[in-house]
Amino acid sequence: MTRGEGAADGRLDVRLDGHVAVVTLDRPEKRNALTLPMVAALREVTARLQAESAVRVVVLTGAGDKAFCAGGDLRTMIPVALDAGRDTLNPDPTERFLSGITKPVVAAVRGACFGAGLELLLGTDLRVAGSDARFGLPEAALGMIPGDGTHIRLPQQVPMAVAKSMLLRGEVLDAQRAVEVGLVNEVAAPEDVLDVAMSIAAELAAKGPIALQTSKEIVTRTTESAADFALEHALNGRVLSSQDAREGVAAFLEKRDPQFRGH
Ligand SMILES: CCCCCCCCCCCCC/C=C/C(=O)SCCNC(=O)CCNC(=O)[C@H](O)C(C)(C)COP(=O)(O)OP(=O)(O)OC[C@H]1O[C@@H](n2cnc3c(N)ncnc32)[C@H](O)[C@@H]1OP(=O)(O)O
Repeated sequence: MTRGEGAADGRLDVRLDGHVAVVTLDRPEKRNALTLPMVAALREVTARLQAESAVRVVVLTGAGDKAFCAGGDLRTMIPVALDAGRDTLNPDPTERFLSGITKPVVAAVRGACFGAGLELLLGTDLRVAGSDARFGLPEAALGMIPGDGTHIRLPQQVPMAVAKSMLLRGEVLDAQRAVEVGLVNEVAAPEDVLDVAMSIAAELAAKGPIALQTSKEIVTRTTESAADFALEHALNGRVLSSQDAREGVAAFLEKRDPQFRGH
């Protein structure tokens, strides 16, 4: 059964399949770029799925075949963060994507996984990528930095040299490279990605739910410090208040190269 978690400019669809909940970012015409209502819906949906005892595993994917998620919406969400400050995106400086759920989350990635889309991916536990998948952090080219724990989670999940190249150079990993560096668990034909993710989810759903959630919680609590996330959030304020961040977004929207001035 599909229930649209309402948001006029973008939706999450939630479909229950036995003990597995499938959450789909449903804005394919904008490559599933995240709007503020989608982020709010994501918070609400993950909290609800965490509370629903029938749900043992979550599969997270993007609608369409072009993108898992193209990041924060540069027309709506990011300007809000620039104008009203980062707290409008996540008032809790220690919050990061999917931090509210201890049940296993399996990502099914087709096409582009960029910016906040990669931030979201880093909050998942197991990942299946289509051979067409690409992973990148274009923020620096926009005069911005990723948030929501990326600076803590990415170096923990890929070698530091790769993390720095993605953060500083904006290196884009294709699916094969992503599996080589450990960002994703396996690559599948694009049309098979969701089926493979569902098969992994079914395997997890047959294991002891308390055991799985406890193992995941131990890994999270021994590797993700609230102080580190708060530091990232605080320093991001320096970037979001810069003129360069405004210039980067304007250049994207005007389809031109940005002229950064260092302030
Ligand atoms: C629940 C708790 C959460 C806690 C915290 C929440 C915080 C929320 C997140 C905060 C994030 C802050 C830091 C992150 C910043 C970013 O993510 S910045 C954005 C980074 N992403 C990009 O730069 C990607 C830009 N897009 C592209 O490179 C390409 O579109 C693509 C993804 C490679 C797809 O290419 P293609 O298939 O050729 O499609 P296009 O023609 O380019 O695009 C189709 C339409 O989609 C629109 N679109 C694409 N990406 C975005 C976007 N990021 N924002 C807005 N719109 C986007 C594109 O403009 C096209 O639209 P139309 O022109 O109207 O057709």
